[in-house]
Amino acid sequence: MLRRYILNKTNTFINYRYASQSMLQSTIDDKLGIATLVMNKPPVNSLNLEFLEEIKSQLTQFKNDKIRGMILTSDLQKIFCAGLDITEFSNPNPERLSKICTTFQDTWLALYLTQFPTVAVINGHSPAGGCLLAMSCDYRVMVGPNYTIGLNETKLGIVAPKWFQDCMVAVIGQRKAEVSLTTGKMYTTDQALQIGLVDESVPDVDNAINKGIQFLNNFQKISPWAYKMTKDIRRQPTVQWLIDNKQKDLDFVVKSMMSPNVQKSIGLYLQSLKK
Ligand SMILES: CCCCCCCC/C=C\CC(=O)SCCNC(=O)CCNC(=O)[C@H](O)C(C)(C)COP(=O)(O)OP(=O)(O)OC[C@H]1O[C@@H](n2cnc3c(N)ncnc32)[C@H](O)[C@@H]1OP(=O)(O)O
Repeated sequence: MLRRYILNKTNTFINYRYASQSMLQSTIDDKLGIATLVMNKPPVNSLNLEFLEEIKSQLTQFKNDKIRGMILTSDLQKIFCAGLDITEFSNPNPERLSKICTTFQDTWLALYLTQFPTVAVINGHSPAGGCLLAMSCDYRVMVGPNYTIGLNETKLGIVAPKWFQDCMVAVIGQRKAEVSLTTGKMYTTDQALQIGLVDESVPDVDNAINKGIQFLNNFQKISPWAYKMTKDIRRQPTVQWLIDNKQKDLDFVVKSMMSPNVQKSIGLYLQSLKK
């Protein structure tokens, strides 16, 4: 639905290539060089192992396609992405849990360090891992006023890994990130705009896509090399810790997820969602 809208709206997506895996649709406008990556995993685009693998593989594909920019959005009503699939954390198989965590680390690195500019069109709620995906893009346009975004991990009784936290610090600064992270605060669109968690707030998805394309058009006159070098210099401190500590990060998450206290919290949180 959204893909069709994008094609009609811009009226320039004539020479486009379209690829659809079941949970992810990608479109490339060959004229503009802009790709759209649309998440479509009902009911809430929760990130399980298979979905993460698809996202990671599509990002690699875009690298080969040499696109000029990318819009990340959702085809679901009211939800951008509900974060990691919590059912994966409830009584997990340690082997699969490790695989999810590693795949998420790699997907994040691929998204955070893309060689092309990226825009998150946040057309619905975006908690936890959904917020991380959005924060990893170069620019965020959020549809308002009724959706929420934030890193709410403490509300589940779990700890957002250092790279989640550092990514938030890079976007909104140390003090605001510390309060947001410790309280697990979810922000409305207007609040998110106010603290700089998103760059623009618009009333509907049509406007959001247009704003995203406008942002990407800024790069028409920017050297891709200068863009990428500048982004790498800015983002290097945030990624370096993860690159140097992947196993340590994984061990901490797996060990804490398996602990009885965390399992109890996750169980209660899942129950509250079902209610
Ligand atoms: C090495 C380290 C790497 C890994 C890092 C691990 C450490 C960090 C850990 C976690 C990060 C996360 O991302 S945890 C996920 C946190 N997400 C949330 O808290 C979102 C919870 N969901 C909601 O708030 C709401 O569902 C919603 C606002 C997203 C949508 O609300 P709505 O009313 O529209 O829909 P429902 O609430 O009725 O939900 C429908 C349906 O979906 C199920 N659901 C929702 N969210 C999730 C989820 N994240 N994972 C799995 N399932 C989810 C919900 O239970 C409903 O199911 P049923 O229809 O069966 O009842």
